[in-house]
Amino acid sequence: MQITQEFDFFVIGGGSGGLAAAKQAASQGAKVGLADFVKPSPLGTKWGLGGTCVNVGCIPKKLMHFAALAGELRKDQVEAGWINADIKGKHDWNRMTENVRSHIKKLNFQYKNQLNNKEVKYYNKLAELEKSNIVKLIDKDGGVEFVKSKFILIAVGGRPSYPEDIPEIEKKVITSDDLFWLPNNPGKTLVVGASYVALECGGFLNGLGCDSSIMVRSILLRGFDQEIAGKIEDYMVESGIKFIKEAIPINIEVIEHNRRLVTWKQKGVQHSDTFDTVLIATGRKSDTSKLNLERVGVKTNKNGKIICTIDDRTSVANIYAIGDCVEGRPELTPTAIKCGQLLANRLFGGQKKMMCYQFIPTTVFTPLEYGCIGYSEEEAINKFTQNEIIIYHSIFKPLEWNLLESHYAQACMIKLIVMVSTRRVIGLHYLGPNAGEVVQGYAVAIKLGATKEQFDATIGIHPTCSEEILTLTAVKGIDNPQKEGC
Ligand SMILES: Cc1cc2nc3c(=O)[nH]c(=O)nc-3n(C[C@H](O)[C@H](O)[C@H](O)COP(=O)(O)OP(=O)(O)OC[C@H]3O[C@@H](n4cnc5c(N)ncnc54)[C@H](O)[C@@H]3O)c2cc1C
Ligand SMILES: NC(=O)c1ccc[n+]([C@@H]2O[C@H](COP(=O)([O-])OP(=O)(O)OC[C@H]3O[C@@H](n4cnc5c(N)ncnc54)[C@H](O)[C@@H]3O)[C@@H](O)[C@H]2O)c1
Repeated sequence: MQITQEFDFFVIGGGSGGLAAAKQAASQGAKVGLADFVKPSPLGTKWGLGGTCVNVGCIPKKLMHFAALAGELRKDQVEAGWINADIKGKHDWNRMTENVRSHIKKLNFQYKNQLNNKEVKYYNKLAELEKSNIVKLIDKDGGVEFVKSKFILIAVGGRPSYPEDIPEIEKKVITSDDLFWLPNNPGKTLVVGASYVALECGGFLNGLGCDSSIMVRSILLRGFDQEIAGKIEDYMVESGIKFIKEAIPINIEVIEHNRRLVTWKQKGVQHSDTFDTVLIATGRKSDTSKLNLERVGVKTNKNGKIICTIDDRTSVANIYAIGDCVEGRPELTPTAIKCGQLLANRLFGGQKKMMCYQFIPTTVFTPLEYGCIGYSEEEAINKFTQNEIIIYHSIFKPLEWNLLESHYAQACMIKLIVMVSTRRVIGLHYLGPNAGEVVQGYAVAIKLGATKEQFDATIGIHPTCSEEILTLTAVKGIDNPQKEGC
């Protein structure tokens, strides 16, 4: 075996985590190599450097979410007095996806440049572990080379998983790996799943004019605040989305005109309907099966996720792992990035700082957005007792909506969860416009341990949705305000 290059740090996977780690390690003076290779989805979709977030995740999702909200704005413009705004417009899927793709291609190019500028050697090759310090790199034509590295980082992310039991399901459905690259509007769509991907995609497809149904096996947004999940469902139903609840697909058949006949079981009863597209959004599995992990001794759990210590070490001393491929980590871009940067600083910058997984904010980009940080009401009651926490909330209507006919009054909500003993705010939930923008600021306060009194001592910005946080009522638990200070 001939070694073509030797590195201090070799990164497998050029997504959010891998790129961040590689660039940071190079900034600290390490000699760094990175391999990123995209295996096409079953429908053949393939993309460039940047991983899930850039190519088939956060970026195209947010742009399409925006496109859907922009359509809603067309209706709102009429009530706001715009003349001719009501001219019925049809949405041009091709134009949107062309613009989305062109932005993604720019990002792919920028990432390549950034690696180049940092002198990170980039291999557009599939990597697998040959030994604990040797990586085998395979190019698209099957050419092979071997590189050696003192430290290896696995940051291979994940790919969509499919429900078992439906024969040849991959050939009959699409996943989020395909949706953002579809050449044509998907038409009448059945989305299977009930978490981030299902609700976000079902939401924007409806907003873009597709007849959209969401099939839910049990509950919406497991692990999130369930009162808010219920309000998200209400809002989506109000917007025209159909929910098929307590149901699972049992057969999918491609019939004439390329339509899909879907049969499902709902509370023991069999139903069927035809759809143009079935989007499977039932979770993701980590992309570790072809890395030869077992051979070099890297341990995984039964779902293929790599088992790591808190400082990102795998069961092999010089091999580390971060991001979506690691067991028990939040599958979010900013956590993968932060993890990668901190790891590089520890390995090459003489630093000790570890990733902190407490109080990570997140937003679900449903038609009415939901941002949160900290405990849900259910988690707080589970961890503490009902007597140890107080729940405050406000149900509100954004001022702007008073100009419009189309939105209903009870849709938006802010909820705070406060510890009785310390008055610390341990959970914040916001359902309303621009949730990500609103919650990001509050996340700083919560991370710093702010109390309810410190929230209350802050003056509101009027008129905003965010100021609703200052008009909350205690709905569960006994309110016991402390003296307000500055
Ligand atoms: C539809 C969707 C929307 C999302 N929206 C958001 C959002 O709004 N906000 C948010 O924070 N998160 C979002 N996420 C999650 C986010 O995209 C991921 O958490 C993040 O991309 C994980 O980064 P990563 O570095 O772990 O892996 P990835 O970004 O998946 O990168 C892994 C890379 O490794 C490559 N690779 C795999 N195996 C090999 C190999 N053997 N050799 C070489 N290369 C290999 C892959 O092709 C890929 O390019 C979304 C995810 C999806 C699916
Ligand atoms: N806005 C964001 O930050 C964002 C957006 C999208 C994805 N993500 C990340 O990506 C990860 C993956 O998201 P996801 O929504 O694909 O997966 P998920 O694992 O969060 O949810 C999977 C959903 O599919 C359902 N399900 C699972 N198996 C099923 C089956 N056989 N039949 C019917 N339903 C089934 C589950 O009940 C659940 O509702 C998330 O954990 C999240 O961290 C983040």
